[in-house]
Amino acid sequence: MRFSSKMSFKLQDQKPPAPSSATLVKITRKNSSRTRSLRGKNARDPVEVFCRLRPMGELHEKSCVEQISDEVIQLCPPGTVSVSRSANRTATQHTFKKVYNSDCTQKDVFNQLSLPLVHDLLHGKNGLLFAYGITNSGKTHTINGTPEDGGILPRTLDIIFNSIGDLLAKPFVFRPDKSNWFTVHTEANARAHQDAIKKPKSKKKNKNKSTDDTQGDDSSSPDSSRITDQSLVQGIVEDNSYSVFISYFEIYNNYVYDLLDDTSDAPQSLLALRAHRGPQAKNMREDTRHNLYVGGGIEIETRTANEAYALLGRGHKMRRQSQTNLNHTSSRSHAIFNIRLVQSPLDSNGEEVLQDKSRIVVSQLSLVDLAGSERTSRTKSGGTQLREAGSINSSLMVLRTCIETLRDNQTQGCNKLVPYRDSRLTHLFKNFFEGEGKVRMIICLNPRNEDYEEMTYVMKFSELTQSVSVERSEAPKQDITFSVGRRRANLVYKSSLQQLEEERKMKLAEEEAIATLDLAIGREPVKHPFSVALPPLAPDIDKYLMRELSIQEFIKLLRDRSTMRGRLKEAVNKKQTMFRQMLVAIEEERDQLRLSNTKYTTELDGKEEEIKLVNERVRNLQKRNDQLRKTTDTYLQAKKDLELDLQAAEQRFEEEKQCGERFKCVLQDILYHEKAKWESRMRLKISHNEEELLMIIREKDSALEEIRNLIEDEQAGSQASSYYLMTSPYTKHNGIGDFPRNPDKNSFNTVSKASKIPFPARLRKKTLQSPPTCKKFSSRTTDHCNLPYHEPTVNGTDFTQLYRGDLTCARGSGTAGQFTEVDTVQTPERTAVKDIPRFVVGSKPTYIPKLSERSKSSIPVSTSANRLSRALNPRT
Ligand SMILES: Nc1ncnc2c1ncn2[C@@H]1O[C@H](COP(=O)(O)OP(=O)(O)OP(=O)(O)O)[C@@H](O)[C@H]1O
Repeated sequence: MRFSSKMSFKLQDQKPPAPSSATLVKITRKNSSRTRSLRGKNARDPVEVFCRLRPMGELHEKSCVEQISDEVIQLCPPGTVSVSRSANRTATQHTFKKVYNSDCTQKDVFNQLSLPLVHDLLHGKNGLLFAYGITNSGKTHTINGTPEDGGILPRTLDIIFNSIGDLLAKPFVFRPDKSNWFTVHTEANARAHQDAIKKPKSKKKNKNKSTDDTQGDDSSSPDSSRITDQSLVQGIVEDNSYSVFISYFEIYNNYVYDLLDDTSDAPQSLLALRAHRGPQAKNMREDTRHNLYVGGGIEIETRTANEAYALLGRGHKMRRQSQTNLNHTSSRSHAIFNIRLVQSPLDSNGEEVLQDKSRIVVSQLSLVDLAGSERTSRTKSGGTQLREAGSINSSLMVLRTCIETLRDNQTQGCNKLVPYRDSRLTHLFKNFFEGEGKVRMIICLNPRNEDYEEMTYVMKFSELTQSVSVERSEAPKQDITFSVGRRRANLVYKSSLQQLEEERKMKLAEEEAIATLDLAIGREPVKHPFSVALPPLAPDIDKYLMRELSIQEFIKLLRDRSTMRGRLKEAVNKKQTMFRQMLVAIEEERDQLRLSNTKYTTELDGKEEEIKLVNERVRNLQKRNDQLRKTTDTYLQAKKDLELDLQAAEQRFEEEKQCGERFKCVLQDILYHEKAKWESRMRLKISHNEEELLMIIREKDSALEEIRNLIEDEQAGSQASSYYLMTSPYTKHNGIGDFPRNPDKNSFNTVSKASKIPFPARLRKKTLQSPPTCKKFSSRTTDHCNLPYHEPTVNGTDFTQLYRGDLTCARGSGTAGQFTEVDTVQTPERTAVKDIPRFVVGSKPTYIPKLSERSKSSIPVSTSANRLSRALNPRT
């Protein structure tokens, strides 16, 4: 079954369905002016303009159009062909929504250009498509195409009927009324109407025809070579019933003619009149919704795409075409093919169209094949053709003016009157430009050089059109009052009933056959469940005829039977209702599930989209992270380099500092040396002076002593006296050291402060000329001693003191010494004690720095100049 197969196909559809399938559609365009004022707040869409380049005709022809991208073409002025002064002489680029080059197929053009309009039509929205261009540019080819490769129009018809094929209402259920709207009728009424039309083969012409009436007409028979488009639009509201009405007009010399005005069944007299007068022009009318329509135009209900295509062929034959210099079949009129789709919801049982006119939604798609603008100088036309060309050009000019005014009104905020009424063409489509539906345009171009100049005007027009925006039309609102899926539920119910009936019939036949067989073999027939419910009447009739039953009994029996039948019928009806309700519930649930499935699928799609976006973001962040890491590495490297530089600088600074320190030390050394030199010199000088003074004093003392000794000797005779070893006030010895041995006991005295040493008073004091030794020290001839004392210090140097004193012979035995001064000697660091030059009394004094001063510098003693140069240049 075609319906079920399509249903199953639709169930697979994962795309969101139409606004709501479980709805009753209400007309929202009841008050056009009101809705228009409300629509003022709607979003606007620019008029979308597409461009199609037809293939070059002759081989020698050259093209002045270059396709830059999918949206841009470049018009290059031809060098060879002469163009007027006003024409642009530089290459210009023009942008379109999409550019189709000569390789693009009719299907490509249809899918992108017209399919969205078909989708809108099926969802209750209006659409308008213009084919615009100069003569011989391929407009008619784009709209009509060929039977083998249909253009936009045949494909549109195919898709419409593919999509609603099983949802079509019965013929004449919807019928056009006189006010450009539709009435809705029951199926019985529609059938009666159809029969009434068929029967008398009416002489009275009916404006509302169905193609069922025109089946016998050869002209309307579909082209057998036609290749149909098999695709369809998804998401159609299945609980609506649809009807398609076709009308086909042309605007010729600014008059509207009906191309479907069939004169074949007109009376001879009328035909003669028409032949004399020509076809009757139609008037334009405005309905109560302020929509403009062709008054008295024929609108034919079609049930298949082929029927509609046949109408197209029929009308196309009537369209005015003639041969011009530029086109063998040049259209001399604007052709308007209108497809009106009527839809209304089914009743609660999903059985019939709801008998409520206000629930009807009508949408219209108008496909307009404009006559080509032409320069009469090029077409070399005259007479009628000249008039036609003038009319074509002027109507196109009005179209241009209208669009220009619209553009000005929209961009400059002015409120100029748009001259729609100046031409039938613009007047008819006024509402589309004012927000009744989507408007699209395809610009057809013949890219040969000869058409360059006219093409520049076409380009200007296309740019102008693209700058105009049209309010976005809204799909009609739908109120949900009935269950969703009632059409399918009804179909399932009907098919179940049919199936049951067939089964019952089969079982009855089977039962009858078995009963006959039983009778034939003389066996009592077995009662079938069907018979149990309502036993067969025949035996009772037989009984009555055999007079076994009285008439009253038979009547009672019949009454009982009738009552039983009534009860059974009631039970069956109840079951049927329950079954139907169950089916509706199932269908409703299924639809709900489908809706939720669609919702979840949409959500899933959304989530997947989000995931994609997040992944994309993560990728970008990772990239950024990598970049940052690289940057960080670079900075770290730079930091390391800087640290190294800093270290080097610090080292240099340290070296400089050390150099400065050394220089300072050297200077201090020099200062110290100089100071010490001067000090020792001065000290020497002082000691020299002191010695001289001492000598004088000693001489005086010895003279005095001698005098005193003489006096004492004389006075005391041989009485011995004791002397004390006096430590000099400078002496700091602690008892460790080489002190003179007691000459008498041949051992060293441990000298402590105020040690008592016997000293012979007889001995005279003499000055020692050589360094003191124990031997010499013990000698009574010596009168002067040196006592060396040394010890290691903390910093590893040796500290040596040389005590000097005067020796005098004790009066008894031994020598008494009186230390008069001490010399301090310190060796340089790590210098062995043995290496210390012994200080020799009387030798030339050597400068030895003081301990405190030595500790300040570790530089060995050297010549001043040498040391200075070393301190200044440590590397050398
Ligand atoms: N895309 C195309 N591919 C192949 N042939 C094309 C194409 N476009 C146009 N043609 C051919 O160019 C010729 C003129 O095309 P068509 O009649 O459609 O032009 P037009 O614009 O309708 O002209 P006019 O305005 O005079 O009616 C026809 O023979 C048609 O078959």
